[in-house]
Amino acid sequence: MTAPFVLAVPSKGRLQENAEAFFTRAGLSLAKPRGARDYRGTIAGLDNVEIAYLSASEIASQLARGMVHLGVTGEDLLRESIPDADKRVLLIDSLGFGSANVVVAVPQAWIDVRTMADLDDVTTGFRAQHNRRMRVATKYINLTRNFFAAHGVVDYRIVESAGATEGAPAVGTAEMIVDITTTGATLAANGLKVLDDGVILRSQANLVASREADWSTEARETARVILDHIAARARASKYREVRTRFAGCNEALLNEAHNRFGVVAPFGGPTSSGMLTLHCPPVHLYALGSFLREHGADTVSIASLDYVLDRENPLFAKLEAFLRQ
Ligand SMILES: Nc1ncnc2c1ncn2[C@@H]1O[C@H](COP(=O)(O)OP(=O)(O)OP(=O)(O)O)[C@@H](O)[C@H]1O
Ligand SMILES: O=P(O)(O)OC[C@H]1O[C@H](OP(=O)(O)OP(=O)(O)O)[C@H](O)[C@@H]1O
Ligand SMILES: [Mg+2]
Repeated sequence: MTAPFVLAVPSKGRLQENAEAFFTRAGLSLAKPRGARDYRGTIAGLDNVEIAYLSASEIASQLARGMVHLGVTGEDLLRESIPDADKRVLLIDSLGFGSANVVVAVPQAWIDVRTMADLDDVTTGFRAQHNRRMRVATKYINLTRNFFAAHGVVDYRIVESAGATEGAPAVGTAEMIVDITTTGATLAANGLKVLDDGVILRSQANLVASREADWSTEARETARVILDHIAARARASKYREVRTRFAGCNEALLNEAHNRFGVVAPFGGPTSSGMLTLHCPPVHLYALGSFLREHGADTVSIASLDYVLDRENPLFAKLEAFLRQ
């Protein structure tokens, strides 16, 4: 038997529900044959795929080590835990959930400190005055080092934090923090503010491939099938299907619809009986419907699309290019 293809999916935390919903929408239904506490699962219809249910941070490290082929995890965890991330993993696609920023935050009481340049002055002054360096509490050690270095800030030291990082300044274990935030509620509740140029990374959940995984011919074929499902769903959700019939539809009109409304004609121009099928981005539907009626259509129907299978699969093409490098 050939080695299984391993897809890593968050088992808990903020990404779990969204990740499972994402695969379900793509027509890939994940199952846990041995019950909810089972950390190995399957995908209906894809016999050689094993689902590994892991924490988001574990997924990042397993991708780095090639223990899983594909996985869903936060970009923050990849950038923090994998040196040279872009060589070792491929961020195939961002998934539109798990959005959060990694930020530099200082006490709101520091009214004169608004930017990283201000922070540079303050850290230097602090060291001269107190004969010790300011402390930054964080679990994002590498992101912090790189970002501070890029801004020329050197007079600080990192205090590694395992949780409740925002509390560190108030309890006196650090002067400032680097942490992840979405709504900003936790920062505000702890009397902290984000520096104006203090956003280190805008993160979200990504579908990620590992370079080091065993990319046998079978594994590539499995990836192609999985990515085909995902691409078909992504392509479908960007458009609605617009159908109509009217005499006098021509190339010029279709070009105008394309330029004004972002419309594509997946099956070419009208059929011999004048039937026309278009794909249109949701925001332009009404305007397109009006345009078609002005040009002679009596009726325009609009329907949502579940899947659009194209010959080209941009996601798999990206993976193949990455593995060739
Ligand atoms: N407001 C947020 N706070 C923290 N993480 C967020 C937030 N919004 C999205 N995320 C994303 O979710 C990822 C995992 O966070 P979460 O706290 O759910 O994981 P976890 O299961 O607790 O993992 P671990 O036990 O390794 O911390 C983060 O690294 C980040 O990419
Ligand atoms: O900006 P906000 O919307 O307030 O969210 C930010 C908070 O959420 C996360 O903690 P989480 O709830 O994941 O707990 P954890 O630190 O135990 O993972 C993160 O570490 C922040 O503390
Ligand atoms: Mg967490």
